[in-house]
Amino acid sequence: MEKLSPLSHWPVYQRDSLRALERELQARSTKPLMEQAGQAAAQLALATAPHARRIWVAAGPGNNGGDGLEAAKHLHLAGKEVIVSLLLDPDKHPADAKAALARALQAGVAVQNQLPSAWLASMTEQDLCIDALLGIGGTKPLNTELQNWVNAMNTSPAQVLAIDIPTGLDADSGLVPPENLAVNASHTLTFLAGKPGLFMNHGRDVCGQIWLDRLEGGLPAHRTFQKPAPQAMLNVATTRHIKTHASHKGSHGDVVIVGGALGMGGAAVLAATAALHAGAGRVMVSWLGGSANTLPPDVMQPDAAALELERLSVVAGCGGGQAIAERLPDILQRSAHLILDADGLNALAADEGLKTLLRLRGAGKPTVLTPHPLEAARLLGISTAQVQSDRLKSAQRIADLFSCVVVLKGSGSIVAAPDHLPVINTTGNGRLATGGTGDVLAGLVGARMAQGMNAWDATCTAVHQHGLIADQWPADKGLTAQHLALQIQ
Ligand SMILES: NC(=O)C1=CN([C@@H]2O[C@H](COP(=O)(O)OP(=O)(O)OC[C@H]3O[C@@H](n4cnc5c(N)ncnc54)[C@H](OP(=O)(O)O)[C@@H]3O)[C@@H](O)[C@H]2O)[C@@H](O)CC1
Ligand SMILES: Nc1ncnc2c1ncn2[C@@H]1O[C@H](COP(=O)(O)OP(=O)(O)O)[C@@H](O)[C@H]1O
Ligand SMILES: [K+]
Repeated sequence: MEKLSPLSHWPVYQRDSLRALERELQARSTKPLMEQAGQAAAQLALATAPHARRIWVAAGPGNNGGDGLEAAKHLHLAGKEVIVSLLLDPDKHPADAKAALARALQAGVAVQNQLPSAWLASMTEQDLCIDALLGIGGTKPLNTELQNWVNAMNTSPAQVLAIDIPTGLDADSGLVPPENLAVNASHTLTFLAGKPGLFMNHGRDVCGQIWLDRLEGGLPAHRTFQKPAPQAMLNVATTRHIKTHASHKGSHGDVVIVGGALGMGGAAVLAATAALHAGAGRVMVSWLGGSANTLPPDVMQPDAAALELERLSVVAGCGGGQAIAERLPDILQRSAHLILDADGLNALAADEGLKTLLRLRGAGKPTVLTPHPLEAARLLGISTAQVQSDRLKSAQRIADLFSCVVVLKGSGSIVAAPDHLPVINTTGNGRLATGGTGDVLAGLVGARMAQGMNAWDATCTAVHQHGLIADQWPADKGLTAQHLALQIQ
């Protein structure tokens, strides 16, 4: 069993491919997957709630419920006071879950078909609820009974361990549909591989600490098999830029921020500060009509005409306003590396000519686009809700459309590029949802590219580091974009 950490390089599968993986693994496993899953859930329950006296297992009508029944058997045999509430539809009960029910009953587990309300009311924080209602089969709005059971878990003082995914959360999108509510878990033990929904949108709020058991314990020793391809991997930082002794400022690349329209100078300052602290050799701001009182003294402010774009990493659009549109044709045609952010993306979305120039840049002049969901929606001509309902696909579509590396920002940032398996970033948290943190990210990507990383590695590394700084932020200190930029190394 593995605990999710910033170093977890897990594969991520959507529902359909997960079912294919499950079939392949089940066919090769000497031990039924459900038995392994139940055992792992019981093991984690005992480890995370060691003092639990009472354990309530809410089991649903499918195989997720079967996992819960298996876990209940082990916990009962370990001496815990266990009650299973089973939402059973006898006509649909899958064979594996039926067998798990028979084993649980034979072991003496108390199984009933309703909420043990009085018993639940006497639970304490040390006790445990196990959510085995719905797993990846949960695709419809919760019926009233399911909602009541989810409510009982969410209002209990006991910890909640969700099996596979918290009930109510969509495994593919990470959304909780408006008509649903979701289990609010302290821990989620997921099986076989990651599911996109655990790592994005509401997933980050309802999963608690995520664990993975690949259920490979029953594979014969030394036997590997060709697994179906995942839809994504979790992002891990690839490399770190290290300044060697035998280097000078020219060795670490030059970044220019083209941004800061009148009244929006702060965005350019934030991007420049980030690039500077990330260790770029020289950092410049080329203003778009604005200015700043507080630009760090180490940042240069050259004339636009003097910029040698052909050898620069250009971060364009931070606080760019309308003015960025006029500068973009030149930037798109000449800049060595380009990071297009904010108003630069809005200008692109509105102008077919700019889109053509972007496509013409080709692989020799790498480009990174850093849209948040609304900017992504403008680029694709769809709604923000449509972007959020399939973040992996949305990021990939933009990447393919413009032959660029793309970061679709937000909870669970996605990095996508043509001919690359997308990655989902797991560092970062809601404290980043404050003005200017996107400008900091753009400056950081610019610095990494200036330092010689390719666009993909630069972007993955920057997104990971940006989020990690936020995750390590002191709990008692507010996170501001400026202070975030100052923390970059
Ligand atoms: N098979 C294996 O080898 C392994 C499987 N594993 C486990 O199985 C899980 C997937 O199991 P699953 O496919 O049976 O789906 P699951 O999530 O239990 O739900 C389906 C049931 O719920 C019902 N239902 C859905 N929504 C509903 C609603 N709103 N309101 C009411 N009912 C609703 C749905 O009804 P239906 O849609 O058919 O009408 C159906 O009866 C997976 O997440 C993992 O935990 C692991 O042990 C690894 C090995
Ligand atoms: N809830 C969240 N969880 C993780 N990261 C977040 C969250 N909200 C915002 N972020 C991150 O913060 C940054 C915000 O960027 P952006 O929306 O462009 O803001 P701004 O334009 O104000 O700089 C992005 O890197 C984004 O991924
Ligand atoms: K569940």
